[in-house]
Amino acid sequence: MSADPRLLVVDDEPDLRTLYEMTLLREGFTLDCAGTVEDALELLGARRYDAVITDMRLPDGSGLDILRWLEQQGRGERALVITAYGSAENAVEALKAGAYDYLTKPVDLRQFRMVVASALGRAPKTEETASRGAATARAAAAAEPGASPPASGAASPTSPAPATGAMSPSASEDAPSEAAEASAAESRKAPAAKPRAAPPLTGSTSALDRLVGDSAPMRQVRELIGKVARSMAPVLLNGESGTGKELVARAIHDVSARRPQPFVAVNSGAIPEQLLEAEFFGYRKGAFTGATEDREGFFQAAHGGTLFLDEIGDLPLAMQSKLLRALQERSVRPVGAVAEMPVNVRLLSATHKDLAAEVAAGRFRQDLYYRLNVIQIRVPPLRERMEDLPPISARILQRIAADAGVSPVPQLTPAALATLSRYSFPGNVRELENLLHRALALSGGDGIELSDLGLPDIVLGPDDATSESAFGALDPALGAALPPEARGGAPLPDDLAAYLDEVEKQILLRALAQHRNNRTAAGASLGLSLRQMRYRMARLSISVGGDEG
Ligand SMILES: Nc1ncnc2c1ncn2[C@@H]1O[C@H](COP(=O)(O)OP(=O)(O)OP(=O)(O)O)[C@@H](O)[C@H]1O
Repeated sequence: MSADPRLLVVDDEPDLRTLYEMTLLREGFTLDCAGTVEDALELLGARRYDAVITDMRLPDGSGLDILRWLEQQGRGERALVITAYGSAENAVEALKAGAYDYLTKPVDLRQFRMVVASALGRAPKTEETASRGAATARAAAAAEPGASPPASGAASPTSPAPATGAMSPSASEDAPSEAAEASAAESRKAPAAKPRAAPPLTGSTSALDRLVGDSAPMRQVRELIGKVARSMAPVLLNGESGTGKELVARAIHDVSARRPQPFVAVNSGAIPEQLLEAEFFGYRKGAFTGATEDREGFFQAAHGGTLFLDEIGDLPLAMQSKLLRALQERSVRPVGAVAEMPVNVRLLSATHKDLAAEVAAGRFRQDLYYRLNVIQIRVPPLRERMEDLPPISARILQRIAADAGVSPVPQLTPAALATLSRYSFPGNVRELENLLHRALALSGGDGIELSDLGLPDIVLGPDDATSESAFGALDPALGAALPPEARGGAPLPDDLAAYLDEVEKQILLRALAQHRNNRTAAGASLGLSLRQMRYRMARLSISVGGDEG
């Protein structure tokens, strides 16, 4: 970008053009203006700009026409679209069409300056926004146990305030340098964040590098990360627990121009309902008993950067409304404050739930779903990309060994890897991490053996089984298949459906192996028709090569 950014403003109303012009000139930009799509395209054909700001409705077309032209021409201008108030459809359409961001009419000039500055990767000149450094320190300092919010009130929490800090201690530097801030951003976490299996690598390794796997689904995820990183469009990450949704969110942040700014990850499902508002939006000193200092919330902490709301499907309806308002207004009101404060935050969210079904069931607001789900990225379960298992395992072992000071890095033996690749990993990559942690602790030498993995017996075939099945003595066919949990005395599974799926899957896989992947023969050996066999294989994501029966 040039030192003196040049902008193109497209609006057919002369008064509005003048207003935008005056605002932007004060910010030190050079401007060109157009009143129609045709004039805009002529100007764009003649020169390049740093950003284009366009109204959605124009006399000879729509702002989307300009977006499409920019896209077709492979142009680098960031586009901001101004839409009619309350027209979420237009905003979503613009973001999908490649707009960097949108603004709604009547345009709030403070917001306008902020959004334009954000598109150009700089701070607004004529306005001070939240002073993050000091506020972040306050946040950590105010995070003392025992603070209590007010007893009642529509906008106030009704019981004890956060018992733990809003962020990890690393967020408490008073005036962090850019580098320190970038690495602090790595580890900022909601208090109630679930314990994670392994800490991230050092701040210098980007999350995209840490996202291992070259399978087709992961290549697609990586491609989407690159695309969505260029805009402010909200992204909803969908996938089972432990698949890497947070890692993908971090990667989007790392690839975007927001990388030097904070990445704040919040586990929405783990925050007590009565504390949500104070945690999200912060509070003012004196807002409730024990609020001895102002404290910023997640939105202020993520100002300029990215806010990642994990388990968004767990937010109660009342909080969903407040979140929607914050997104629409781009400002938040801390508990106990009179005024709203503008926030410049890119929102990413994640869920393992089917949010559309939650909407249908009345548990999730449709308008919020619509706003969050502008772009959806599905992070596939590990069992759908088993070719990624060896490189992911190798990377995890490398990291665990480095943390534990173990050298050389132990490798999985071929037998251990082969057995692991038959497992369906209901807990996905996190389960693999836990398993390898345990295995590394148990293994004595350079190689991790099958016996170090501590896999459930159901994964081990008859050749792998380390102990003889007691059930097998009664009925060899059943005994080979039935795990200890199915017999008396052993601990019960905590998810029966997933457990039975695993049992079924292992049986189908063994039958297929015995019949050289012939589905008809394998099915017949189990008393199933080809149709039934196909159905079960599809349900359990089992695929075998070839098209034969
Ligand atoms: N492709 C991958 N390569 C290497 N490590 C990965 C990969 N995917 C996930 N991980 C690691 O697995 C662990 C779980 O990932 P992450 O927390 O991102 O999952 P999640 O989908 O957000 O889980 P949850 O829904 O339970 O919050 C993390 O330690 C992460 O670094």
